[in-house]
Amino acid sequence: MIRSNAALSFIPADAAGSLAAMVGRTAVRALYAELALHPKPGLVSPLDSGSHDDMDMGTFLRSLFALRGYFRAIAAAGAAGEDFATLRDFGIAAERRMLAATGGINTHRGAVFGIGFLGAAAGWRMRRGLTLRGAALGGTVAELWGAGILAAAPQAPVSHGGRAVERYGVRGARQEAAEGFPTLFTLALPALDGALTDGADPERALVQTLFTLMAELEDTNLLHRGGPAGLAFVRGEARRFLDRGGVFRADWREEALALHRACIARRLSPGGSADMLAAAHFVHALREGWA
Ligand SMILES: CC(C)(COP(=O)(O)OP(=O)(O)OC[C@H]1O[C@@H](n2cnc3c(N)ncnc32)[C@H](O[C@H]2O[C@H](COP(=O)(O)OP(=O)(O)OP(=O)(O)O)[C@@H](O)[C@H]2O)[C@@H]1O)[C@@H](O)C(=O)NCCC(=O)NCCS
Ligand SMILES: Nc1ncnc2[nH]cnc12
Repeated sequence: MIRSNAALSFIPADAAGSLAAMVGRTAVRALYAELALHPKPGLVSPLDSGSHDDMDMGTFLRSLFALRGYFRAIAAAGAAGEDFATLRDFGIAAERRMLAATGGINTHRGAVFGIGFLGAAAGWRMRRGLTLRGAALGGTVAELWGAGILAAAPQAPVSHGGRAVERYGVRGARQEAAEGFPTLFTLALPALDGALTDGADPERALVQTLFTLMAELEDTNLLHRGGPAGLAFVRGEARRFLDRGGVFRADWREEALALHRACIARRLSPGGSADMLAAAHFVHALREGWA
């Protein structure tokens, strides 16, 4: 277990404000846990900035601070049954606050989008006393807001992710969300739950989950930075790490650090996988205290 919200099951279903506040805190904790984790190939951590020369841990902390109220607000909006257009306005305003706090650097766009919808779905389901088990949260996102996600005009006409989707025909962040986050529920959460069940501590379980995502996800951040060759390199190395035993090998940390250095040398950063890792932490923690 990573973090229990043990008090959660005792919160009355109509205490929407408390629920939303708890969902918001769980989201911020998940993003902090992702940031604090090390080693994370190519990514920013407290120890270094990985493959990024325009941001560090402080940039991410400023971003997190600016986003605190957002996750609570979007959970409340979800609980109240707000429609796609309203949720999107919350997301766009949050993105603006993030960019103002970081001086224009994109730290958490994927998380504002993905954990935003998952938080809204959590609010919606908890308010109605529904389970968070299995892929229930993803199903709610797809059912209530999937069509809106696909139909909406892109927020930025030319984004790094949008360009990668168009150029390489991959599924990007929007497709993933519209389909109910299949990669999160069929890959990341089983990896996290499995590693914890097999005896890994939270740090190793999160690293195992990150490498599982890196081995599979069509990460548009890797495509943007390294093209298909960059994506294939990271996927292949992550797969080899897992096939050799992953974090259950004695020398797992040295191996993960070797890939961190290799990613820095190639300027590669699996930002989409980092967002999915935070989303997995978020859903796992929410489920710990809810039926
Ligand atoms: C729908 C939007 C989120 C826009 O998405 P779009 O597809 O147009 O692309 P991006 O602007 O690139 O943003 C998508 C972010 O999603 C993450 N991601 C990547 N691959 C996947 C994937 N396969 N599945 C899920 N998620 C994925 C990724 O986030 C991480 O990368 C960030 C860094 O990215 P970037 O700035 O491009 O790259 P750098 O290397 O830093 O650039 P340079 O140094 O070269 O300059 C990092 O921060 C992670 O977060 C993608 O960035 C959206 O814009 C939108 O519609 N938003 C408004 C509405 C909203 O949020 N609604 C939610 C309400 S609930
Ligand atoms: N720790 C991190 N480093 C770089 N990009 C990211 N996107 C989300 N988390 C990240």
